[in-house]
Amino acid sequence: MEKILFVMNPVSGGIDKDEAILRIHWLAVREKFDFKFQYTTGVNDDEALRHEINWYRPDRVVACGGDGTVLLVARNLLNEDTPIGILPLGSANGLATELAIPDTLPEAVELAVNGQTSRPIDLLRFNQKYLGIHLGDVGVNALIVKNYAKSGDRRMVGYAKHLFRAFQESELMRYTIKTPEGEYQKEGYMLAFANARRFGTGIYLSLNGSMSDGLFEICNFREIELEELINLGLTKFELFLDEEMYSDVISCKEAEITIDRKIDFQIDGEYIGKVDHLTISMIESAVKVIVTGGEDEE
Ligand SMILES: Nc1ncnc2c1ncn2[C@@H]1O[C@H](COP(=O)(O)OP(=O)(O)OP(=O)(O)O)[C@@H](O)[C@H]1O
Repeated sequence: MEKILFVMNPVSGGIDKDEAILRIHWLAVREKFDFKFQYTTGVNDDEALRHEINWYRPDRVVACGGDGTVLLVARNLLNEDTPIGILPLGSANGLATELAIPDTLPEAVELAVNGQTSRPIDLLRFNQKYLGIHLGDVGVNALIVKNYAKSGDRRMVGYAKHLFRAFQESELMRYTIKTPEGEYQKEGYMLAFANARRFGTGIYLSLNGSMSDGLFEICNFREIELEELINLGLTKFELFLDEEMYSDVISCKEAEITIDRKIDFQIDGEYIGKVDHLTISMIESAVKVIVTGGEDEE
């Protein structure tokens, strides 16, 4: 009998998880699989999950939450064959959107439980220490993430509330980007490191890029672009922006960033702290994520 471990973040997105839990129980009866729930607590979740994986030996692990919960599962299944399912139950679910995971609960549970197609996904590694699966950035967005986390309001509207404040507080940064291809001097209000093309809000930050190409995109946000982004972001979250906005993007396998001062840094919605130096590299095909069958990469 197949064993499925559901890693459930009870607080993600401010969403009640009862319906998801009921549906999983109901599917388990219908499909006859064995399952366990592992509830995250926000403290020592890595240790608890590693212990559960070693003990239960699941055939698949389903991350039920936002990007942070997917990353928790991913970093504990690094270079393993065990496929990861995603139940998008976070505030924005940028990664699930990027991977075209269905956004209705019945379909998403069905895919996570029964999906047979998995796709290799690269992970980002920052300063040899922190892993990321979707998006890391320094600057104004990280400041929003910091304030948002402090406020305890986990809904999208909570995120939006912090946009203007962070924008007013943020200052122009100057940075040097070194990649194997060259060295660039830039300035802007934010520098994003993207394994994918969209923010958690659904807003595109680069038009190229894939989560399985061994490359990541460095996107520099200059003032005018940022203002536009924020204005548009406040009116509607699912947007496709003008291609012109993405001219300042570098694709690379590794990079070293030096900033003129210490700036807020976040990875996948987790505030890390202030940094003035970053090394970034990729772990290619680090994990397998269950996606809708027969779909080619966009
Ligand atoms: N029981 C809990 N109580 C408080 N915080 C928790 C708990 N479980 C997990 N967390 C925290 O939740 C964060 C991860 O949240 P996650 O990214 O899954 O959802 P989200 O932030 O609502 O969604 P999104 O990433 O889509 O914006 C981590 O910071 C983790 O420490």
